[in-house]
Amino acid sequence: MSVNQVMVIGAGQMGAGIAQVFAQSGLKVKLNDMNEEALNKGITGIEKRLQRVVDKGKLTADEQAKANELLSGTTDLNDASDCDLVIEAVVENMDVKTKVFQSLDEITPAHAILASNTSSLPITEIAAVTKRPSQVIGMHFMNPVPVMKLVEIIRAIQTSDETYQVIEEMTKKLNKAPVEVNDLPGFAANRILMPMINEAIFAVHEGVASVEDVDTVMKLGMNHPMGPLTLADFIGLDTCLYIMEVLHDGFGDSKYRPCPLLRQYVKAGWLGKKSGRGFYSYE
Ligand SMILES: CC(=O)CC(=O)SCCNC(=O)CCNC(=O)[C@H](O)C(C)(C)COP(=O)(O)OP(=O)(O)OC[C@H]1O[C@@H](n2cnc3c(N)ncnc32)[C@H](O)[C@@H]1OP(=O)(O)O
Ligand SMILES: NC(=O)C1=CN([C@@H]2O[C@H](COP(=O)(O)OP(=O)(O)OC[C@H]3O[C@@H](n4cnc5c(N)ncnc54)[C@H](OP(=O)(O)O)[C@@H]3O)[C@@H](O)[C@H]2O)C=CC1
Repeated sequence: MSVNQVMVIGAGQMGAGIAQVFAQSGLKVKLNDMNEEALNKGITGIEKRLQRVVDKGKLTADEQAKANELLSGTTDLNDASDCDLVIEAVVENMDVKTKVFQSLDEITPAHAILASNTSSLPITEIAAVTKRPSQVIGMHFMNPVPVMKLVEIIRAIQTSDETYQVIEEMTKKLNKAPVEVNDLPGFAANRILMPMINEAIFAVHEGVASVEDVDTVMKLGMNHPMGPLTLADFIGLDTCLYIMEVLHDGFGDSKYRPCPLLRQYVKAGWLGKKSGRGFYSYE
């Protein structure tokens, strides 16, 4: 199957990054968000980032113009009717995601592949709400999408080999490295990363060290590019909490219990960089 037209649903930090990478790789991509303000913010962000890449001499003005031409925005999900591949990147919530997949199943052509960028939710359950479960797959990009090389490709129990092959080839075309994983809670990336972040929050909660010092330990002691609390703010504390809940519910093991301080921050609306405050302030 050849992929000519792509749609990305959700113009937040991940959706906008994914749409940018598709356009930069020469593919026609529509970015969709039901919220017009979020859509405009996503498109403006992509344009600014492309300009920065040109300023650094890593993209020519012609390539920039081509990428801008290949990218369009829409608030109407019905515009997925001519898409060969749709990647969903809306909020990490099963009810919201399944509603989007049910609508896409009605709107898109029968051959279209429906992928989710979910961080942790079961692809098997998402696939089951569609009439094309063999064409549903996880395509998990890392943040920031234009920089990070990895894409976890998650096979639902129903995913066909053909669907997997199309997504693996597409990942390589985007100049990313695919890793195949099975559909267990948190997949590989977040099963390993998120308990580390949660433990860093417990260390602060229990008074082991300050936010800054926990980050310094991991940056200077383990050579991590960002401390775990800076990274949590960058990912979004709501997303971190959703992922911990999926791990906790999915494995039924108390080692995955979300730290009460993480819950409190999310309840306060302190979601990290995107809301202006998390473990740090971003005024
Ligand atoms: C939650 C999940 O489901 C899965 C996940 O995604 S978990 C999160 C995974 N991501 C990480 O762990 C990120 C860890 N952090 C890092 O790797 C680095 O701190 C970083 C790449 C984000 C920034 O690197 P840095 O060296 O501190 O900063 P900086 O020099 O400004 O940036 C390096 C490059 O990244 C680019 N960059 C930084 N932030 C960016 C962004 N948000 N969008 C696009 N590009 C970005 C910069 O433009 C720069 O590009 P050049 O090399 O072409 O100049
Ligand atoms: N943050 C990260 O580091 C990573 C996140 N992910 C996953 O990517 C997905 C998105 O995360 P992220 O980009 O961080 O989240 P954001 O909160 O930045 O963006 C989500 C966007 O989706 C929009 N949206 C919500 N519901 C719908 C809908 N029904 N139709 C269209 N748009 C909708 C939101 O609009 P509004 O704001 O108006 O609600 C918002 O613009 C999640 O599943 C997350 O787990 C994967 C890898 C890394």
